Amino acid sequence: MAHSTLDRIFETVVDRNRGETEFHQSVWEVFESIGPVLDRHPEYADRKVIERLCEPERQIIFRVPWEDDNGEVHINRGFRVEFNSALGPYKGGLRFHPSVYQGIVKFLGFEQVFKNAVTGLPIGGGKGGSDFDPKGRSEREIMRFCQSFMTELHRHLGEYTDVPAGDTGVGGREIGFLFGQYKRITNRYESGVLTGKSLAYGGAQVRTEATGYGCAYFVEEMLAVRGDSLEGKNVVVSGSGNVAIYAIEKTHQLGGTVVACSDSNGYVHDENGIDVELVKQLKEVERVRLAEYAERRPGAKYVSGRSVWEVPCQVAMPSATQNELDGDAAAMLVRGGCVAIGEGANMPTTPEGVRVFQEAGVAFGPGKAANAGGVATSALEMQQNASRDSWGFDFTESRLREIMQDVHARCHRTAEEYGMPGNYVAGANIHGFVHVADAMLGQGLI
Ligand SMILES: NC(=O)C1=CN([C@@H]2O[C@H](COP(=O)(O)OP(=O)(O)OC[C@H]3O[C@@H](n4cnc5c(N)ncnc54)[C@H](O)[C@@H]3O)[C@@H](O)[C@H]2O)C=CC1
Ligand SMILES: O=C(O)CCC(=O)C(=O)O
Repeated sequence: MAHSTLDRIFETVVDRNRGETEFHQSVWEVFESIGPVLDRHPEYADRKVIERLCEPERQIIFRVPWEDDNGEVHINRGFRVEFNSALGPYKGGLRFHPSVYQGIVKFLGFEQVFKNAVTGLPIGGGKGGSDFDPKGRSEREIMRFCQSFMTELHRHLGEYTDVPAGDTGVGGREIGFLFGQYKRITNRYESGVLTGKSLAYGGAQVRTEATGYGCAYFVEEMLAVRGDSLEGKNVVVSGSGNVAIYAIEKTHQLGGTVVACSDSNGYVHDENGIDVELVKQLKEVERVRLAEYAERRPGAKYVSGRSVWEVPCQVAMPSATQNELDGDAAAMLVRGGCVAIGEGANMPTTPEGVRVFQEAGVAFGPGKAANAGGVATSALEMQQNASRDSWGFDFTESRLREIMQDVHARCHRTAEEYGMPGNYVAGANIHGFVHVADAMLGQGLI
């Protein structure tokens, strides 16, 4: 019964959201997990909780006009999808990348609803962004764009309403410009309206590091269940942005060696272990291409135009973008001896890739669980802002570690409870779904 209900709802979702393929993919991935829940809890289907969950509470699309350094006018499109507020204010990042359109924002928002539920913290799910390409833009152009973006978006935000943060193309610098404009327009010093702020004005320790650190912690937990650890393992991390950098840093602290990382043009292979301070210098300070790494680091090579997944490793952390690891790449990793995957990015593995890993018995940590440390630490930032407090690094990091241990335990326990031991995809989807569905049922027909 549950399966035919889900098939029918899925057809409607595809029909109502035509062309939004990433959104369809993320919805189907959840539907593949929740059949057994509907068998146990017919009330969710009776009250159409699934149909309601697939329809965002609010979707905002707006024009973002801005002027470049030569005085030329550009018009981008801005998005915010306020997906679900059953557990708290909409919470989720903003992505600035030319590929952004409604389908990407919706898939990210949908993922965020479940991820945020799995953290156990009081945050709903949302996501936003723009098709603006920050690559090659001057700092003043970025600032003008952020100011124009916030000039429209501000009316939808608030610490009790909707609290954005960063994502691809949006880091501390952009959050600063957005926060400044929000404050100027509203005449309110509302610290909790954005997270990922600088430590100089209301930011939280560890937020910068949190997603990558959390991903490494999650992998460590999955390995511990199998009597194993990161100690002595060769690791490959895709990407070289915020998530990748701090996944590399924490992996090294936990005794693993990251031998490769990438950008959209190719990858760096460094058998002695990636020098994370050099990657930080290139990506966070100089904002130059990763190919520079091989110019400055003896023994390292940059391989252009090829996939980082061809580098053999025991652990992989895809931390760049959606659908970057397909079935062939997964098979290659399995053949190379890979035993664990931690998804630092959102939906980086294709459905075929996930199947390959699961059939091979690889410990597979989906993004909804493995990269939840970022948004969880954003919730800690909100907590500090609300209480006008500021915690130290070590305390915040220990909270992050506890949260990731709890996320792992919830997913692991739920998968066992539903007869799918070791299946973290099912564990995360089911736990997240039940948590949000119960909150929605309790709040009436909303
Ligand atoms: N920043 C955060 O706190 C969180 C980010 N994520 C996800 O992690 C992923 C990365 O985000 P950030 O590190 O924040 O972004 P970022 O903008 O700092 O870095 C993105 C990285 O991915 C690389 N990249 C982009 N497209 C690529 C492609 N087609 N092939 C290879 N590399 C590519 C870029 O070169 C860059 O190194 C995204 O999927 C994001 O949604 C998930 C949870 C939280
Ligand atoms: O910290 C946040 O609010 C957002 C993090 C995020 O965008 C994500 O978890 O994908």
